[in-house]
Amino acid sequence: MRVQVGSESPASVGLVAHGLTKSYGGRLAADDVSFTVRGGEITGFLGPNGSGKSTTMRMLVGLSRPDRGQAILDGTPVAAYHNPGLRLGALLDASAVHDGRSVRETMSIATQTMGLARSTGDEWLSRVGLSSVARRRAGALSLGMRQRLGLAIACVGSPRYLVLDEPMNGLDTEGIGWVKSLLRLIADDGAGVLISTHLIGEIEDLADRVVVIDRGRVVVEADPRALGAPLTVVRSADDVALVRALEAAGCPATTTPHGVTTAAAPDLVGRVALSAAVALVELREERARLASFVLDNTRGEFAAPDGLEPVGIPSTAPAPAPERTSS
Ligand SMILES: Nc1ncnc2c1ncn2[C@@H]1O[C@H](COP(=O)(O)OP(=O)(O)OP(=O)(O)O)[C@@H](O)[C@H]1O
Repeated sequence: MRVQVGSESPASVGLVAHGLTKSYGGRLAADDVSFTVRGGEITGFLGPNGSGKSTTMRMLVGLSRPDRGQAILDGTPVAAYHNPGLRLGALLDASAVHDGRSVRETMSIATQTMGLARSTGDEWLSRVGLSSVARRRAGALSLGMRQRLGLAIACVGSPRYLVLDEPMNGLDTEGIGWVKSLLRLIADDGAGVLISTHLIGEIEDLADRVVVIDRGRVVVEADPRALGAPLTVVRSADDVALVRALEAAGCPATTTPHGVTTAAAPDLVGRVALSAAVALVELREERARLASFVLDNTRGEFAAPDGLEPVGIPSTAPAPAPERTSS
């Protein structure tokens, strides 16, 4: 069953996956995958390992030919574009750079191919924090630095759409926050961004829409905000007394094996507990609402550390890209 929440009418413009289907050795890796990446939005493409995200993305950017279906970019098949980098930027595999070329040479080739000034490439290297390693061989870069280089190359043509396969891989928390703030800026500027991940927590506070794929099929397409507000989860020295106090304060609460959950905000819960003289052991906002929804609709094999807990990423991203000088 495919679950749709929020608006789902096909867009007249957008990057459209239209019935994309591909099998390898008789096994369907992508099965009739359809969704639209809209300008000005970040679409999170979520799925367990091996669910078909990369297969779909390769078809979407024209790197792999679908058995059936089509990738359509603003009304024209992607395959028909001669220089799609100016409309469609992609980062599919950060390790797919020539190890022997320097960072700057790698960028130069990209800008030449797209007919852009070399200085535009230099600006992007600076923007992603790689200016100081511009002479370094790409082969000597860390995975995180390669991701930055790949991101810069994907963005250098100021494309209308960006397709990014697991761009947070290899980045530290600061780097992830920076990528998220960059993508937000790019989307706010009008571009459509598709970003895949198998880590729900990486995109739940970033994506305007999520498309969840499982065993090659889209199972959920939703606006994450339509999935409900976050819950507060609290553990205390006396959960029974806490629930009683919360309910007396007009905050319905439920006791679960993981503690007490309530829709009331954490600070209110804290104040109620204080006035009821109940000592708190733990108080947190449960950011797993999307996770539970997704897990309910898939095989539940997401790489989350404890089944439901998304990886914690600060919601406010740091501004500048830090320069990394060591690999
Ligand atoms: N070139 C290929 N040859 C054979 N099988 C492939 C190929 N590419 C992908 N597959 C298979 O297709 C299925 C989907 O793989 P895909 O890489 O698209 O998933 P994914 O969701 O991107 O996974 P991950 O998060 O692990 O990268 C898997 O069973 C995979 O083994």
